[in-house]
Amino acid sequence: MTSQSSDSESDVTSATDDGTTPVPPRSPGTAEFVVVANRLPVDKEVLPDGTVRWKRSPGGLVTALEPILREHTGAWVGWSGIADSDDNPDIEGVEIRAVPLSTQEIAEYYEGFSNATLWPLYHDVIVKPEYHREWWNAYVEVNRRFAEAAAETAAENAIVWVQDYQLQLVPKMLRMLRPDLRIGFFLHIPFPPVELFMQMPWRTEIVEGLLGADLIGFHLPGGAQNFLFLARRLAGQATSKGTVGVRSRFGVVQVGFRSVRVGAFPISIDSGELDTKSKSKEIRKRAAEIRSELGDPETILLGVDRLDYTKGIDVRLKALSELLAEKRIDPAKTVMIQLATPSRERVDSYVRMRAGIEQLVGNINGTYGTVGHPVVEYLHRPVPREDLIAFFVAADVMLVTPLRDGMNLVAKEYVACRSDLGGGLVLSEFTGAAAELRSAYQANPYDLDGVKDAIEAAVQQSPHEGRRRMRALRRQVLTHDVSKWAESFLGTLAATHETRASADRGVQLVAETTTPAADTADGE
Ligand SMILES: Nc1ncnc2c1ncn2[C@@H]1O[C@H](COP(=O)(O)OP(=O)(O)O)[C@@H](O)[C@H]1O
Ligand SMILES: O=P(O)(O)OC[C@H]1O[C@H](O[C@H]2O[C@H](CO)[C@@H](O)[C@H](O)[C@H]2O)[C@H](O)[C@@H](O)[C@@H]1O
Repeated sequence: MTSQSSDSESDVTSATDDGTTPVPPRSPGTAEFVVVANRLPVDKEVLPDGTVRWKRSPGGLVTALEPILREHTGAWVGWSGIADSDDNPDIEGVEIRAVPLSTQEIAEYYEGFSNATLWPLYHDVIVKPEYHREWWNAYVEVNRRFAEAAAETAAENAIVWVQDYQLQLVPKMLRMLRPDLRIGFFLHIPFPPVELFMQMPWRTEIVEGLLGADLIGFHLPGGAQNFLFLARRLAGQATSKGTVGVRSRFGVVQVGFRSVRVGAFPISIDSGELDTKSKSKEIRKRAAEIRSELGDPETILLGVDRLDYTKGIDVRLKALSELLAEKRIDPAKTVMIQLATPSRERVDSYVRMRAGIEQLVGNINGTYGTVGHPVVEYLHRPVPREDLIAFFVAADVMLVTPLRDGMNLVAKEYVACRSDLGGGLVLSEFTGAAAELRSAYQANPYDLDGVKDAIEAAVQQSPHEGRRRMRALRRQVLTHDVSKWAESFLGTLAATHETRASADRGVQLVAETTTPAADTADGE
């Protein structure tokens, strides 16, 4: 597949001639607000006896968006998590529109292009991204189907909010089908530095796909800046010059007659709900039971993650192992719990990583555990939400050590659950959350000695120091919840439309001087 050359004068609404042009709906739908995400909020599971069960989908995107859709009532377009299913689960107040994926599409679009090309490329190439033309073709095809489903679901002039790296072509495709819509796009993972993004054989198509939106949101200003540079360089569009702020000082890309806004909107959680739940008698009781079931250790360390190589689970296990070897942590008084949700289990890098982590757990327990008292308790499964809250309440030190993470909601969830001002948070500098949670014990996950020092400091913190830090963390998390995130994004999206003609008139724009066509490349 050859990249399309860019034309700085043309709007992205112009039709493509590569056979991927989406088919317009016969009539618009009825939903005034539509979320379009790779996954539905619930995953379909077919039990051995044939009965169907729907369970909460993994990951922070669903954690964050589920309360928003309850507030806004509308539709959710997404995939059910298994092959060839167009069943729409019943969720009160939400119109569900399932987009079926075949087994081959799951392999090429989801496991392939989304999670073996884009995911590693956007996460600092921790593993090597793979570039395959057939994966790209499947990505284009599936994005087209999502755009068509959204076009059929949205009412006239509706707001459509497209989510994440799996669907970066949808904004442009949807605009071609339904120019009446207000289209927002939010990227939940980091947007990479220019030097890395330039590896992508289909880099121009991706940038142009995103530019179909009216507003493009990132967690951090850095991601927005990276995108603005690329819009100028690859799509040849004029862009604003100044630095992007947090929920302020939005960037602008001029696409023909349209102004596309670019901003930073750090995502969050329903912190009020977690705060309330974590104070309940039942949760307190369960937290006490957890400590007692573990043999009443002096210190409980906790990790909660999808089993993903970006999360740095190996980093914290290696740090623990060295702290034990150096006798800085006493195995008789310490238990580490690692809860790991299975994730992307058919992708090679995930298979390898799981084996590595389970070996580290085995080594630590083999060396420092005693019969009936392993040092590391490892569960490879999701735990029910109420249990998870009890684990947060019970944990003395929360270990969040990703090598790179868009935000990391787990760090915020831990803080929201600590109304007792107990506990300490060890947090990687390379999470989006680190920009807001300054009072955590922050560490560079590539500096093992630094991680060890941070863990030791959190374990040994005085109650006074712990309360001081937790108070500051909670101020941030409780005042910046997920409603604030959605309001700031959707408010900016609404304003983008209303003020399109006037607001951007005063913005100074700069254009790339080299021809963008020189930047096109062929795949593989
Ligand atoms: N083992 C687990 N059991 C239950 N929920 C989990 C588990 N691991 C992670 N989660 C939940 O999944 C979400 C993860 O979000 P986040 O930290 O942003 O990372 P990601 O979206 O990359 O998985 C959080 O809401 C967290 O509570
Ligand atoms: O759908 P999966 O392939 O099972 O993956 C789960 C989700 O993982 C990613 O979550 C990200 O979103 C979080 C909320 O913004 C953020 O805190 C975290 O840093 C990200 O990794 C992914 O972006 C989602 O699309 C997936 O559904």
